[in-house]
Amino acid sequence: MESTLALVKPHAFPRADEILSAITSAGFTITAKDVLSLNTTRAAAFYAAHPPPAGAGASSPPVPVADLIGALTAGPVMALVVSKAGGGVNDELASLAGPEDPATARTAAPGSLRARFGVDAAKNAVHVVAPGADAEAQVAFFFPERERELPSGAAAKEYLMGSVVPSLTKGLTELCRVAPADPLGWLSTFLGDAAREARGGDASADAEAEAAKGAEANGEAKKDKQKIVFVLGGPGSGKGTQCARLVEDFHFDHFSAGDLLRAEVKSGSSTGVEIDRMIANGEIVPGDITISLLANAISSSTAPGILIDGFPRKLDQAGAFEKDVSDFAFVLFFDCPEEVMEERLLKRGETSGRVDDNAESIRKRFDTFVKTSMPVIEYYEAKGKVRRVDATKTPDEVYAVVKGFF
Ligand SMILES: Nc1ncnc2c1ncn2[C@@H]1O[C@H](COP(=O)(O)OP(=O)(O)OP(=O)(O)O)[C@@H](O)[C@H]1O
Ligand SMILES: O=c1ccn([C@@H]2O[C@H](COP(=O)(O)O)[C@@H](O)[C@H]2O)c(=O)[nH]1
Repeated sequence: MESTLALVKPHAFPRADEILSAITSAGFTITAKDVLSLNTTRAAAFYAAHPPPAGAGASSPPVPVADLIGALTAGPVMALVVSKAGGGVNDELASLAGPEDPATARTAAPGSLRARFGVDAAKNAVHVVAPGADAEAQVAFFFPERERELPSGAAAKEYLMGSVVPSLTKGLTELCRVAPADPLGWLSTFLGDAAREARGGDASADAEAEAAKGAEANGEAKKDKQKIVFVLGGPGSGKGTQCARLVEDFHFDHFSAGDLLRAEVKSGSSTGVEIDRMIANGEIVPGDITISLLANAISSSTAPGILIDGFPRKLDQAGAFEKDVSDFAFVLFFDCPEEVMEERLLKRGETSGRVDDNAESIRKRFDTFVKTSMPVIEYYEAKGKVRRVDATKTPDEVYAVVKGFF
């Protein structure tokens, strides 16, 4: 089914029912309909992106765009997606609309929409897409969310079947099994990983080139030889406490994303004030800020392993880190109920001086953790990359399990 756009102009709006009926009687289907009013800026943007036709088929002399804008902004407009099986929907609808000037239409095509409902060359009842113009773009201007049909040609099918469908099917199957709270974010990370894996087999040169490119662009090198572990868990689950022990025993470097952000606040940088506000509200700071702080920190590390504490807190940040900075070995996840974490944080708040160790911020941090950060853990769990630890036990008991993973 091919589709195009039609607009019932304001002066003809009271007769929209008759116009719709003429369109459907001619064998077209209306597949989307919206009533809207356009201001001058939006109408001007439409005609700037899709100039009225000049040359063959255009009215003579051309209608000033200001008059077209005036006609389109005079009242309600009905926007239609008009569809028909087979090709040529545009030309067929243009023919049903008739010549641009209703005066001409009344003699040359008396049954046409413009002959029947038009007033003059600007108030000519309907806007239709001129032959040869980009119907899809005009439809998208008024219906940006509309789902498009997949191209149906054999070449398109072969391309999709070979390059996309196998990974997409795998991703959708896994998505249904895991049912994460943020399905699109989850799927996008899954597909990013699948693309990297697909390239990985025969593309060590590519990977090296990409790493070199990233290193050149960011002044950072991918940490291919060091074991990088993401340390995740709810606020107060004990990530920092356990990382300190691992550093002592294994001489790893420990980079806490939260600490790096708090240092940025302290440095008095221009973004510091906004970061401080976000931390107090338990919000997640934009990934490019956190990732660049982390990339900078780990670029000078020579330790045998790197613990990245409290990051990634969002799926897209996980994907971006893997793409731009480094792969990682696994996620160490501290599993702890909110009541336990709340008690620990309120106690820590008595001395920590942190803007977010208070009852109100803690509630917001828990909320963000459940909604935004748990999907990261669920995602990597489905891929077998999570090492889960019961974090309710004493620090010694927790550590006994933790060190077994290294
Ligand atoms: N297993 C444990 N049992 C009891 N208290 C603990 C345990 N582990 C850590 N704590 C205490 O709980 C508080 C929070 O611990 P910690 O700072 O390590 O958590 P975190 O996960 O890094 O927190 P955040 O994400 O807020 O930075 C600290 O005061 C710490 O001493
Ligand atoms: O990747 C990250 C890590 C942290 N934040 C913000 O910092 C606070 C505190 O983090 P802790 O790990 O508890 O020290 C967190 O609530 C976020 O607001 C972040 O945005 N991104």
